[in-house]
Amino acid sequence: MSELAIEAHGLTRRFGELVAVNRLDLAIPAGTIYGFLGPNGSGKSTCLRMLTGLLLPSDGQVTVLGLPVPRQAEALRRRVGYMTQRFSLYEDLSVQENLAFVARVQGLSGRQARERIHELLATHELAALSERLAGSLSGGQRQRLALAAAIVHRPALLFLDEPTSAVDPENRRDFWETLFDLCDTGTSIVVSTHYMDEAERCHGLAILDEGVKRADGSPEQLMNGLGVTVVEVLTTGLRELKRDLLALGEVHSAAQLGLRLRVLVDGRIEQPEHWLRRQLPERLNGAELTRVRPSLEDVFVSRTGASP
Ligand SMILES: Nc1ncnc2c1ncn2[C@@H]1O[C@H](COP(=O)(O)OP(=O)(O)OP(=O)(O)O)[C@@H](O)[C@H]1O
Repeated sequence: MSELAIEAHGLTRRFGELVAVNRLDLAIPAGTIYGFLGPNGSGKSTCLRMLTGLLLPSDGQVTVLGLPVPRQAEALRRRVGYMTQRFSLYEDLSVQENLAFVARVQGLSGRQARERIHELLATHELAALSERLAGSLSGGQRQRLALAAAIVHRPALLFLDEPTSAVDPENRRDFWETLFDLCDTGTSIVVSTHYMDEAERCHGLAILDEGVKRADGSPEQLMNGLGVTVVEVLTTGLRELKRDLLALGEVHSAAQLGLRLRVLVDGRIEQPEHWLRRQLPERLNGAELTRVRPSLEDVFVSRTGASP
């Protein structure tokens, strides 16, 4: 079996009555990008904070990079990087000064820091911005700086909490290219997200909902093991059709996408297009029904009963 970057058994965190993370088991292979996919409040940040050793679990065992956490959280600190949801750098320091500050905190010598910062400015397209105040950067530039700061000390494991919430699709794509480059050099990456396209890029992922892991595996495994068939219906009167479809016990969900309805039908139903026509002959008279490949969003909806 491949080496594990993170192993957790029964990881739990309570805040008073609320169980934010509920008996989570994890086995995350080293050298991969692993995602936590879930809606707001599903426990993603709480989970990441426990895995970094910053937040004490209420229960459960966690080993990160072979170190038991939180007991060895201090030793772990130098080996992990953490990019939080909010921009946590100094807005009134320049790009270069921010990186120099983080390098000092991480214990790099003056020379090591100078060399590393030079390298990071080049690889993260920050060289031309090195004298700019962090507070004056665009969303995408800030994000590149935050990532560079999180990896100043070359961590073996990098945690990213909803890293691309504030950037446009193009910057998001570039950001993911950088993550794959990092992963290729052996860095393990754990990322939380509520974006399907982002989750789909991960090697493995866990779907979290109300603190509980509803499913895990590679995106392909999750999509293939869905247990539903997806049929797209192109017709008129979609609102009424949706209502009637949802009244059928075998229909797990029906979501409108422009002029189409995306319908998840129980996988035990054979020939779901014909079955649907038989259930609602009048509504589906003249409609176009096409079976399509399940997406990660379908997995998410069927596992959690919610929209991301
Ligand atoms: N320090 C805290 N004290 C009390 N409740 C908390 C605390 N931190 C988190 N929670 C609660 O725990 C639950 C999970 O929150 P968490 O931030 O982990 O979710 P999330 O999936 O990261 O959501 P988001 O995407 O909104 O950050 C929420 O109900 C939240 O209100």
